[in-house]
Amino acid sequence: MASSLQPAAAAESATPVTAPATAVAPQDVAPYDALFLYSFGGPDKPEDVVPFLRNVTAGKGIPDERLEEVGEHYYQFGGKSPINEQNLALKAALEAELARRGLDLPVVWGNRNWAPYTTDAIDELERLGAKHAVALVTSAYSSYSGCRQYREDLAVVLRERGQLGSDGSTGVQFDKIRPYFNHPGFVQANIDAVLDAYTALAAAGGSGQRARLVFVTHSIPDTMEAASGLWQAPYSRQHESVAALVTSAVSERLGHDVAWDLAYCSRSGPPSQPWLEPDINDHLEALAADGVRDVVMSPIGFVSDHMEVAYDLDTEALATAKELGITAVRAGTVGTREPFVRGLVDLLLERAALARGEEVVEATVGDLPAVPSVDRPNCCLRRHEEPTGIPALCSEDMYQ
Ligand SMILES: CC1=C(CCC(=O)O)c2cc3nc(cc4[nH]c(cc5[nH]c(cc1n2)c(C)c5CCC(=O)O)c(CCC(=O)O)c4C)C(CCC(=O)O)=C3C
Ligand SMILES: [Fe+2]
Repeated sequence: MASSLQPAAAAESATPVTAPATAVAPQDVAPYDALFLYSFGGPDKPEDVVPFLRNVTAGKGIPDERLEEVGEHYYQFGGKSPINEQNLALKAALEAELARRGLDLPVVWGNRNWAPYTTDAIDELERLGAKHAVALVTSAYSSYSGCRQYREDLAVVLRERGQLGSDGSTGVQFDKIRPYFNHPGFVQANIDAVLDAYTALAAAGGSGQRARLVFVTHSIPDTMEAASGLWQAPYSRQHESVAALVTSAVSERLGHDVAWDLAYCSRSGPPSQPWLEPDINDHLEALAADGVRDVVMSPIGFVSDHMEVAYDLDTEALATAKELGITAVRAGTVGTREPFVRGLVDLLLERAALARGEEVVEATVGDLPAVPSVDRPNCCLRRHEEPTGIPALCSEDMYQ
C-alpha cells in the first residue's frame, strides 16, 4: 500500500515523461472562441473571510468549530488568500503561451466561491461574443470537489440565468478539459519541483538526498472517493499513479531508490465521518517513530500554493515535522511552471480536436488511461450512489 510505512516498490522502469510519438499535435482552437479558467476563489481581505466561508460551505454540514478554525487560518494571513493572485498569474502564463504559439483565444477567469464569480465570467464571455467556451478547472483529479461541483455550479448558474437548455446550454456553450493528473506536462512539472526540493534539502546539509518522499493531497470523505473516477480509477488511485511516476523519475535522477507515501491534509466534516487517511501530521509522527529524519513533501493534489498549502502544509505540517525533529522541505506546486502551462495548452488543442470529431491520441503517462472529456452520467457525485438531480454540464446525461 502506498500509504503504509513500507516503502512502495519503485515503478518497474522509468516511464519517459513525453507524449506518445504517434500523437500529432493539432494547432487549431476551433470550435472554441474562449478559454474559461475556472477556479475555487478565495478572500481578498478580512471582511471577505466569513462571506467566502459561507459560500463554500452552504448546506454541507461542516461543524461551526471547524469553520472558526479555518477562518483563523485566513486571518493569520491578513484575511487574504494567495489563490486569486495565483490564478491571475496562471491566466497571464496561459495568455503568453497561446500568443507564443500564434493561437488567438481570449482567457476569461471566474470562481465558484468568490469574485469574479461564475456569473461574472459568463457576462464577460458574452461581452466578448463567445458562443463556445472550453473550461479549464484548477484541479487535476476526478472527485466531486475537483470535477463535478464545477460542472454543477456552471449548470446551476446557467439555469438561474435562464440559459440552460436540454442540450446543456442555450447561452454560451461549455465543454471541459479532462482531469489532467496523468498529462505529461503536469507530471513533469511535479518532477521538476520535487528535484528542486531535494536540491534545497541537500544544500541545508544532512542526509537530504536520502529523504523520504511524502506526497500530499486534500482529504475527501470515503463516500466521495467511492463516487470519483467511475471510468476507471478513483481519486486516491489517480494520485498513486502520479506519485509512482514522480518517484521513479526522481529515483533515477538521484541514483538511488526513493521511498514514498501518500498522505492527506485539510480534513473537515464531523469526526464520525470517515475521510481518506493518513493525515499528514499523523503520518509524520509515524515516520519519526520509524526513524525517518528527512522528508520532502510534494503537494501533488494542488496546482498552486493557495491557503491549503500555505496553512495546512507550510504552517501546520512543517511545525509538526520540526517538533518531531524531522528536517522537512515542501516542494512547490506546478503553479506556472513551463511544462505545466505548455501541457495545458496541449490539452486545450487536444480537446478542440475531439470536439471537431477528429481521431486523437490523448497524451498520458503512467498506468491509467485518459479520463473521458465528457463524463459518464452520475460520475463524481458528492456521495456514492446518491444522485441529487442537480444537472452537471459536460457529461453524457446532459446531452441525451
Ligand atoms: C479535493 C479538494 C480540493 C483540491 C482540488 C481543487 O483545488 O479544487 C480542494 C481545494 C480547495 N479547498 C479550498 C478551501 C476550502 N475547502 C473547504 C472544504 C472542503 N474541501 C474539500 C475538497 C477539496 N478542496 C472537501 C471535501 C471539503 C468539505 C466540504 C465539501 O464537502 O465540499 C473549505 C471549508 C472549510 C473546511 O472544511 O476546510 C474551504 C475554506 C481552497 C481555497 C484555498 C484558498 O482560499 O487559498 C481550495 C483550492
Ligand atoms: Fe477544499
